[in-house]
Amino acid sequence: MFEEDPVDDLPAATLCHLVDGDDGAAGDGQPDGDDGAAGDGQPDGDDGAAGDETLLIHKKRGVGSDQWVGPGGKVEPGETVRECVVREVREEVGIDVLDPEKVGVFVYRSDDWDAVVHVFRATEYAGTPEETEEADPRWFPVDDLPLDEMWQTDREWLPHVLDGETFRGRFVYSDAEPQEVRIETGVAPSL
Ligand SMILES: Nc1ncnc2c1[nH]c(=O)n2[C@H]1C[C@H](O)[C@@H](COP(=O)(O)OP(=O)(O)OP(=O)(O)O)O1
Repeated sequence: MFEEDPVDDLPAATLCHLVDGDDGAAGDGQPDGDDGAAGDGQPDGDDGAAGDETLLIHKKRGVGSDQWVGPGGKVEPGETVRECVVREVREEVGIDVLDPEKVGVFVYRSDDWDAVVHVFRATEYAGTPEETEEADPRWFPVDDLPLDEMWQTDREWLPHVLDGETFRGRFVYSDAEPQEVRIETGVAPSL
């Protein structure tokens, strides 16, 4: 999968996909949103009809800005990828993810930025997502994601991650369009 990539030399980055189940608990003692609509800053889930929701951010700056993405960012020197994802989620939306589990990894090559991106899934968190300088958070039903406003390749792997599957991928972009896309699901997300 990554034979042609200098994976040891590429910068590392993280993404977090937080999934809230249908028990209304949200893991933090916070009440759920009461109007059934995504976008109230709280996960829905009281009736289970809409199924799980996931937290995305409308990214205000940096790689992937103006798109809906998972919170995350670049790994800092001396930091583990797990420490990075916890820090980035806190910085971008003001919550602490409590159980991040690495479920995927992909190599991203583009005209101006290459990276190994480590993808985490989490279900427990503390706090309430808030807008920051970097991000505007919103809960979306997992079966109604804003796919037209996401990375094209997110459309390929995110449903698997939200479903609890693992994956590895390699995505080559040029002029913001994917030129090469490889994905394997159900494999260990090592690297
Ligand atoms: N192809 C693709 N799909 C989905 N997400 C990403 C990619 N390529 C990527 O690089 N990314 C993600 C991985 C990271 O979460 C971000 C890039 O980091 P960025 O947000 O720019 O880093 P920060 O550390 O938060 O920002 P600065 O401090 O450098 O401004 O994109």
